[in-house]
Amino acid sequence: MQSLYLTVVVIVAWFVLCGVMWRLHKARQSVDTKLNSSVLIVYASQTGNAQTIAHNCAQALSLSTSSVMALNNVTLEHLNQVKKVLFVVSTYGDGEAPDNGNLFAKHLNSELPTADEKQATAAGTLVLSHLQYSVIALGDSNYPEFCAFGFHVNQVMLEAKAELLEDVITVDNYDEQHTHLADITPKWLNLQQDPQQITAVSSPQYWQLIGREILNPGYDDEALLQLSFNSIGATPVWQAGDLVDIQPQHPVDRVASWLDKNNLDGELLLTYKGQQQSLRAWLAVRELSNSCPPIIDDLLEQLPYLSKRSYSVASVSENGQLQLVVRLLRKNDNSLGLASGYLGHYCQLGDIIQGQIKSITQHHNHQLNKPIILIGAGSGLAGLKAQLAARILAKRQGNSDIGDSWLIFGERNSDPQLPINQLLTSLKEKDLTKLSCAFSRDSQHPKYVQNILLNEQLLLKRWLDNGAVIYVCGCLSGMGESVQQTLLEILGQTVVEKLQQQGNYIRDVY
Ligand SMILES: Cc1cc2nc3c(=O)[nH]c(=O)nc-3n(C[C@H](O)[C@H](O)[C@H](O)COP(=O)(O)O)c2cc1C
Repeated sequence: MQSLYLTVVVIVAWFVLCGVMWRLHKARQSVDTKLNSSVLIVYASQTGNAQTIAHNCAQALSLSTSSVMALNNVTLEHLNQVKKVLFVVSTYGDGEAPDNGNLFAKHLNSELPTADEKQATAAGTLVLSHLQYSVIALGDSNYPEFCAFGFHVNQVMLEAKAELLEDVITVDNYDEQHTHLADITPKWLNLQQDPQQITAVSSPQYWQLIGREILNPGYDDEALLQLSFNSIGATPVWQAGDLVDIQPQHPVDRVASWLDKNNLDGELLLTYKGQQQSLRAWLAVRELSNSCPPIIDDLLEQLPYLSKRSYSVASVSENGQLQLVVRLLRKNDNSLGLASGYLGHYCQLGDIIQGQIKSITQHHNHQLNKPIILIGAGSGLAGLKAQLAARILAKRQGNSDIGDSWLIFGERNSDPQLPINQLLTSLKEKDLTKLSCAFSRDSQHPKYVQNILLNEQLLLKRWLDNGAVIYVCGCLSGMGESVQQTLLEILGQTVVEKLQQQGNYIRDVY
């Protein structure tokens, strides 16, 4: 009798607890979905540009943070609360969505009422006729599918009968330092009228090169370099997952021959936008076109800046130094890639370079207590090292609850004498729970990280069951795409998408 009474009490308590949890869940949901303005700014961004523009627009419009969100987080409930939406979206991969925008259309469609639930003609069709919107599409015209994802978002909205307020605005190679927000935003934002509002551009950051180590000496055509920099002035704050946008420079000889060809004096002092320096210095960071603008005063207006290149940080700011890992690109004609050649060869110890730290929130992993599976190859070591550095720092600061870490890493040659392999061994001894390496150039059977994933799939699943976060860093074509494909094969699409949505599958791939 007593045990029956106890059972009833437990069951009642269980239902009460479930009720409380449900209410709490609902309360949290309604907080998450409640917006504070009639304008919603939505971004899809892989390397932070679109996200920065979205936040700068929100700041200029004095919108609260709840009105800026990643495209994957947007629900029908959000769209039904506002009258205007500004989409700021970049294109990634081969004309595809950035990771935080790739579930957008799928999400909205899955929220639609089915014919059973709603007898309206609109059942099963997305109708957003109450909405007006604009699209700022970021891209790079060197890619065949220029701004394709921006146009795709526009298509989804047009099909849903929303009203496009202005043609899609395409932004080629966005550069925060040199692009004025007012020039790339739709007129209805009214940013043109008050230039004082447009102040969000961060001031340039400068770094002194203090160390450069070749991690694979003897393999000059594919050198992997670890670079260390000290900040000039106050050290900016950054964390694992962040990127630094480096302003590349031409080699000195390249500028000299362009000056010669065009009969120009490199020592000539030119003032541009309030800054005076020699023509030689100005040209080092500009596209050097085949034809020289005829009027010298127009020169700097007409020669665009060289595009910046994003690199994953390999350290955390608490360590004091900014570290990068760079693969020196050697082209068929034996010349070096512009940015990797600048960092890895032409730039000398003691030289000062310009590099802007970009905070990439979707790369941040704050779940240090959970296990982490770090997957990457080559220069991707940078982002993986930064994740480890964050864990080592937290341990040093007294956090004893740090999850296990498994590094699955691909490089070319297994020679144990190579500094890269000694570095991996020392990581294994000090900071890793497990190290799995794949070498692609050693044996008759080249091995890649995706082979390790397949071979170790049972262990991988066990780590994921224990709440592990997957963090991938390195080249998208080849490594990133193959890892994605293999994870889909092993885990299935639903699991991979769920991991991604929960922030448990993070990709810093380029
Ligand atoms: C791996 C990779 C793939 C890209 N693919 C495309 C593309 O297919 N089409 C395009 O217009 N731009 C492409 N881009 C350029 C980006 O859209 C552009 O750099 C943009 O400014 C990035 O914005 P975000 O930082 O908000 O992601 C690609 C960039 C990277 C790194």
